[in-house]
Amino acid sequence: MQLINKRHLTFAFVLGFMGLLLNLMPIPLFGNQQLIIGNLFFVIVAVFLGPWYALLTALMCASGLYIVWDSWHPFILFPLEALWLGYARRKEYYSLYADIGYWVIVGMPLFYILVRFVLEMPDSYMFFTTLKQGINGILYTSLGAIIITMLPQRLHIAAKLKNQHRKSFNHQLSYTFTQLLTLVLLVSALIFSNLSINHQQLDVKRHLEDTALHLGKATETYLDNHISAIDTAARWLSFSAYDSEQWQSLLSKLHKNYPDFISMLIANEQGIVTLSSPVTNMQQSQDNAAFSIIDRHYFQQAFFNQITYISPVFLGRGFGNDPIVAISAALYLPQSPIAPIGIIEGSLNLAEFSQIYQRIPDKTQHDIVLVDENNLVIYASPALNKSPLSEFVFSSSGFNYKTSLAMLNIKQLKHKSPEFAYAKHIIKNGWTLYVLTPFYPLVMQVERQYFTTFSILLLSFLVTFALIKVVSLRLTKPLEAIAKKFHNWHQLEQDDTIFNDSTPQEIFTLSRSILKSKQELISYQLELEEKVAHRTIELQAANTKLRLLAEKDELTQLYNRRYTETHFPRLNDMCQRSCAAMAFCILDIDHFKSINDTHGHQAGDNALIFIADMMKQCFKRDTDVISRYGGEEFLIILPLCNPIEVKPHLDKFRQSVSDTPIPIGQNVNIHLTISIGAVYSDNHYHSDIDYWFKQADINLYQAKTDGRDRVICNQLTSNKQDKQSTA
Ligand SMILES: Nc1nc2c(ncn2[C@@H]2O[C@H](COP(=O)(O)OP(=O)(O)OP(=O)(O)O)[C@@H](O)[C@H]2O)c(=O)[nH]1
Repeated sequence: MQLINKRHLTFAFVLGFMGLLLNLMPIPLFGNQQLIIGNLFFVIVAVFLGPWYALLTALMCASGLYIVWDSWHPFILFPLEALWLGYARRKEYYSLYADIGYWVIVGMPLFYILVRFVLEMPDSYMFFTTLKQGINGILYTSLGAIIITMLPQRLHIAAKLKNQHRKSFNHQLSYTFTQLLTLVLLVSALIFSNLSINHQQLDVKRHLEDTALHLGKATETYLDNHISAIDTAARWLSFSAYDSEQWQSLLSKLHKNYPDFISMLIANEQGIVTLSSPVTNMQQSQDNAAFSIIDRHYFQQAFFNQITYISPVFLGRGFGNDPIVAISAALYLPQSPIAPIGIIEGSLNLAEFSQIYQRIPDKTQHDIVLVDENNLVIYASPALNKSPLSEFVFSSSGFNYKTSLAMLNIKQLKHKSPEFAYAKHIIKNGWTLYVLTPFYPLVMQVERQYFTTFSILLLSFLVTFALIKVVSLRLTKPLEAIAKKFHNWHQLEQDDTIFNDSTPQEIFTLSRSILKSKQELISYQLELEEKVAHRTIELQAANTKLRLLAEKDELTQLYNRRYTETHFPRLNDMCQRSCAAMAFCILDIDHFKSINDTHGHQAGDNALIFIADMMKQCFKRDTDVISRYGGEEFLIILPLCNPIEVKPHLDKFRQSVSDTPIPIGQNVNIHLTISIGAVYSDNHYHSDIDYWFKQADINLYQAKTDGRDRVICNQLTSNKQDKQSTA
């Protein structure tokens, strides 16, 4: 047996190559989920050529996925699937049903184990990815199965599909519907899920961007308010001459109006803090006799560059060690608005930025991070656990994901799976506000959506499958019934559970046509039977006639020579078995020629008929055989006879012929004589008629020679010399 068929190997190889190419171009679904179609080629090979060729094709298809996914798990999952399908096909299971079995029993559990224990994939994705894998498998198998169904029969490689059991119409119809249904439902479910997921993601993106913009603006307004408070206070103080008490009172009032400043101060041109709010701050720092802020940015920017300045975040000093953002502006003398005499500064309490966070309607789903121009955290929502002044470290993620969302990781920076989707807003002083939403709930949402969609799909599949069964049975049951009950047609005709109003028109018409044909066939059969019976009678009559013609002499209606010769051995055997005597006699009409010559041939015939009738009357036992042996010569064979009575009986007959006037024409009677040569035996038999004939003929000759009208009869012996004449 040839193990590898070159043609089959080429077929498997070419399809494998096509699968490899198609698998290099997976269709992106949500996130990093992709739909693969190339595997349909090993489904085709499994159905046509069985498991081992399918294994080759599957390995090639898996190579394409290995290149795209950079993971070796396709080399386990899909070759196994190909072997499963190939063996299932050998057992004559439909490939789609077999594949559903594979993914439920082997594929999905195996994939789960691989993902859980071998591959790096976050737990949150497992259920979703596993489900998707199974659905994908069923999708490409149904696609492959449909292609096989649609391929013209001549393209099927028949060699491997030999000895398949014929599937019922019902099964075939159900399977074809199921293939179509599975494909259509899966594709439409995937398309609609994806459209809806994309829509949802756009919503999420828009919402994030809106929130970032809104919160960014709020932050800007918040800062602007405080900047303008410092700015206004600086101008206002610059218009009034320095008066320590008055300024302190003004500073305290201002602080009261802007409680988000953790502290406020006024410093002179040497950077020495002269006034503060709360005043207690100054009293607490009395020990630091000359508390100087000359080295601080906020002093230098406001005093030397004479701008209203907002600082990055930094650790406060002097009045406490809180991380703060300082807002400062220069102070002038009323008469000299060019040369500053000091600064006014307010330190914003970073905790107050939580007010911004409070504005988010859904805090469980959103977090914010506000960083300064140095990427140091000013404020982060509590769940993120980022302390102010710490650097905001994150990594961008989800590069392979099909999504319009920007994504980043904060906790596991090297992980491929994204932790957050985000939008950011850059505030005009160089700060950045990030609005984050965890990615996992989005996955969960998609997972729920997929689960709901496919549950509905499964339900509709089951309902439709049941419907298909009903429709298919409605079509096939009458056909089955027609086929099964063809012989009991009348029973079928009355069976309105099979043929009722729901029976399709074509099948109903077919059933009526078959019924009509059947009735015509029956009547034709009856007619034929009648004709045959008639012909049989005619034939039997003809046969009888033929047999009689073959056995009887036409003129005398005695048996002819052929019959006598054929049946003689049987008569001989019968006598030999019972050791009974048999007599063999030749009867010849004397001078018959002269009758012909004198009265005509017809007269001769009449004489022959008359003599024959006399013979019939005389030798009438069932076992006696009288035949016309030729011309005017007759044979009389008398089995089971009494040897003593043979000659007297023959003599009696001879005498009666001699005494009887024989009518040979109208009013013409003549007298005839006969001569008989006979032999009998009760201990010596011979199945050859010629032997008997010869012995009897000798006696006939003797009778003729001795003057005719006599009987010469003797016992038959093997030796002619032993003969005892009884004449
Ligand atoms: N009418 C008629 N004559 C027949 C038939 N068959 C034979 N014959 C005649 O029977 C005659 C027999 O004549 P032969 O054999 O010379 O014998 P025979 O005249 O009877 O004389 P012997 O036998 O010596 O007494 C012939 O003339 C035949 O033509 C037949 O069927 N019908």
